[in-house]
Amino acid sequence: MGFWRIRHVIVNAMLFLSSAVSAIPRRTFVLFSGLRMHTSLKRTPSMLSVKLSRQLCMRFGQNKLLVALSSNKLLKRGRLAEPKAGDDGIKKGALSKGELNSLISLAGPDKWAISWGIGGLLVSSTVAMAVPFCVGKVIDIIYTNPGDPEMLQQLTSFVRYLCLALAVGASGNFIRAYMLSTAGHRIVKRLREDIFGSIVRQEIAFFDRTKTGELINRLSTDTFLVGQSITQNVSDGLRSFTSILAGIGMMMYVSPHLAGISLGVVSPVMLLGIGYGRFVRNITKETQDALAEATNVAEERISNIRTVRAFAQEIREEKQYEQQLGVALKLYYKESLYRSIFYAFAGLSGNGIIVAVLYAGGMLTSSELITVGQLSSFMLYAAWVGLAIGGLSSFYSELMRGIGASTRLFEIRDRQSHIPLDSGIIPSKPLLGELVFEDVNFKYPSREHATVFHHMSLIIPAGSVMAIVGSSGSGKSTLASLLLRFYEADEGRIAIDNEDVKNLNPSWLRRHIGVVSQEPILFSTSIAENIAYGSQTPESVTMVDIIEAAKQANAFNFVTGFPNGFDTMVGERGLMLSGGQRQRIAIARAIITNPKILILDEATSALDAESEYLVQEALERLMTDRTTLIIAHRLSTIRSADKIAVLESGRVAELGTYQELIDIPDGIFHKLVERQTLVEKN
Ligand SMILES: Nc1ncnc2c1ncn2[C@@H]1O[C@H](COP(=O)(O)OP(=O)(O)OP(=O)(O)O)[C@@H](O)[C@H]1O
Repeated sequence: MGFWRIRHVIVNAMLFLSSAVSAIPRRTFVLFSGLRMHTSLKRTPSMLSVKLSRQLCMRFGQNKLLVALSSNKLLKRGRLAEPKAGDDGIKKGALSKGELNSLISLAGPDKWAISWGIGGLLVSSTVAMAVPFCVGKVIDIIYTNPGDPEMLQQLTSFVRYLCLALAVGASGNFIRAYMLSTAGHRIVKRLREDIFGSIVRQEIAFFDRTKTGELINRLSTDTFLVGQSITQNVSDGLRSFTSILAGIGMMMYVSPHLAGISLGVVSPVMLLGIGYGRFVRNITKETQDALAEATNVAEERISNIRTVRAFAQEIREEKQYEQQLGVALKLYYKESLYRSIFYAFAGLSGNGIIVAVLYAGGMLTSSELITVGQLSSFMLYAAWVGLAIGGLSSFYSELMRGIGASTRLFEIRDRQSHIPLDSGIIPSKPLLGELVFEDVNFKYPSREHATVFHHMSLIIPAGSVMAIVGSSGSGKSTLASLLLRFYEADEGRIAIDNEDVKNLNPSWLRRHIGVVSQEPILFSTSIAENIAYGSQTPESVTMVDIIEAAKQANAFNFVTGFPNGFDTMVGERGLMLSGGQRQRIAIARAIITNPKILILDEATSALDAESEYLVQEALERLMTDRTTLIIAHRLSTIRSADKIAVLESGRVAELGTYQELIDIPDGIFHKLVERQTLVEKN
């Protein structure tokens, strides 16, 4: 009889295990495939991430333009904290209270959806937990009075209730999955908005130090990991946790003796799980950094594919990317190794419980201390708890992975810009445009040992045209950057209408300075949208304004010559237009801005004679009644400037009209012109 009963217990256990196997393939895939990246790609809707990444590359690659044009939409968010110098953001050890609070606060706006999800989870877990108990009851009903008609009736009504309970459990599962998954997507969206909002508000020096690819990786991969860890993983973890608690409770209820044996096997696995979770958290930061480096290489090379092609460096770039991915892969190997050891151990312990329970349970059953039904229930609970422990440790490591990703994310989100966009005064008087540089000293923050300006002084009267010349590297573009307050002067004063730019609202300041550069960058949208981008409120710019600006910029004729006119898409960075066409669109964009101060950075030096004529004519129209700073290389183009300032050794070495300067024998300007004339003749 004893053997007969044990045989049935084994059959029941095998039945349960085969039904549980459906949960295994996904886990095994995740565990042993090794590449987390693979998983992320599988989970993220790929087209969406590709689109998002493209947009981000465009925006970050053109951060100077963004800051210069200071679109209002980008000025909404704040709350930035002082950056920590030298901190690599990788904190080892346990989860800090601040990190935990930040994670919880992310979920705050979705608390109701998450509460519903947890409610659904509790319902489905309760039902799931009742199943083994019911199975035990059914077995006992069958074995107590086999063939009895009353037993059949009892069995039918029992199964009916069980089906009802299972339907309720399925509904709970649906609510849990739907609510938590949608809440997760909303959290990722909010997080991405916050991070992007914070990034575009950072000072330009931040972009000098931080690579675009790294920022894109943070925005696309890290945000996804964090969103997952506080919704899906928390949901899985909670389910495992409630299963373990309820399972252990039921095991105690069914057989305290067998429960004691099982828990003796479980405890070391749980301790191992905690240590493993910490390891995963630290290694995640390292792998994310390695991935960010690889993304950076890919982003830079793909966006400069023309240069790569021109130098026939495709194979070398391929190798470099491969090398960067190799670094990430090594870390994944390390993680996979520890992961596999952990799961092998956890699996062995789970099976160990089953064997121990089978053996001890068999003994108890043959001594008739417990029934076959009770042993079956216990077996199912034990297997259930074993699986849940596996789930809990997986949850813990996934949570730690999310926290690892969140550390750097929060650092970017909370970073305080050194030049906050929403500080400073907005003058009430109309701007005249007088510019004063007084005893300015400046070094780039990323190159502390190289002085660019040393007691540099220059006055540019309102409405005048000042050309800035000097040898390469003398600081012409830097002068414009300081005026735009891309960087802060170390000492001295830069004033507009006698007001120090440090006191002015940076966005207001930049809205009053128009920039047309040698290589103007356009966004990959239509010509009309690119022109309207110059306005503070691009959506309110009418087609009439756009056409008028295009006419003034000598762009109307070529734009209307395109089949789609102003709706023509300009391609990434405007590369589907010629250099001269891009210049004229950029001029139209500056006209829409209607700035009081203009910076023309080598605006005509890359053009042929015909384009130069059209651009020059448009520029002259644009310069009327505005203070203009021309950063010039080709000295012949600045004859008509009111004054020319010659930069050398970090200061203005010569100042005067073209004629005055050319008349200084042995003067710097005189020599520059002589040298250039010689080059042009040759
Ligand atoms: N973002 C930066 N970070 C660090 N150093 C910089 C940065 N931009 C420019 N520099 C350095 O500052 C100095 C002045 O550069 P700037 O671009 O102002 O010269 P420029 O006169 O405009 O040169 P060019 O005529 O060749 O364009 C150079 O030595 C340059 O290497």
